[in-house]
Amino acid sequence: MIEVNGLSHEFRIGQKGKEKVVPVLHHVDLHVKQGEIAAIVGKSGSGKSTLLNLISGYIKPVSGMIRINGTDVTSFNEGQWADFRLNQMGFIFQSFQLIPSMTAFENVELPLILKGVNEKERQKQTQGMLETVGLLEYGGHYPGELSGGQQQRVSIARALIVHPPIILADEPTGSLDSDNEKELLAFIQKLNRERGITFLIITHDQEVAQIAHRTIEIADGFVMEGESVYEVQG
Ligand SMILES: Nc1ncnc2c1ncn2[C@@H]1O[C@H](COP(=O)(O)OP(=O)(O)OP(=O)(O)O)[C@@H](O)[C@H]1O
Repeated sequence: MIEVNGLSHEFRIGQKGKEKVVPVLHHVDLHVKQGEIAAIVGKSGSGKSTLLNLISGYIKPVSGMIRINGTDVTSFNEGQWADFRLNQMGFIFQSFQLIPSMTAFENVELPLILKGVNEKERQKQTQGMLETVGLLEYGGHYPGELSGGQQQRVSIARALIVHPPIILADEPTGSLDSDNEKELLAFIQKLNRERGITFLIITHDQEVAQIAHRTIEIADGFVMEGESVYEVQG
């Protein structure tokens, strides 16, 4: 499902001619199976977000290959990436990344507008998705009028609305209290079990790592893939 081979990345900082090279990832190999929940752990600055940004096409690797759901995305241009993300990937962030000037309904509906879905169908699917995350009555609320847990549920609804086979999450529980965290983790497990969604989750949180089938550790830009407890279905 997510296959990364020999992936390396470095950042260049400072003025041209006097640039400093910051190597971040070294020949990373990573294989996440379809239907697996994988947690990426590692110290601050170890390269976790860089890896996620490479896998989602927001930055281009210096070298290496990335294949997602059977497609080699390594040399995708920005337009191809935008299209691929819209159809294949959902995102959940610590800070929710909702648009503050749009209601919960409008935030969830947005990917369908980008996909060109007609209004009647958008209305139906968005209502259905708000119901799935238990927020049907909150569709008219702006993000600032919702609790942290509710905002995270809106962001999950937005991620799910296009039925992506993969969800990438960067510290999804980082802003949640322990009740909301438990609820989110149970929901991730349910989505994984019932819809077969593959999750790649960056986390510092032991509770999150515990629901993962596999822990992938990054240290000094090198990746150590743990044993997976995931059994391929069927
Ligand atoms: N745009 C950038 N330009 C230069 N250096 C960068 C850039 N982004 C990240 N880095 C550097 O790359 C390294 C890895 O950063 P990254 O954000 O991937 O780490 P992380 O493991 O996600 O950290 P955290 O847990 O603190 O979020 C760090 O040394 C960071 O300073």
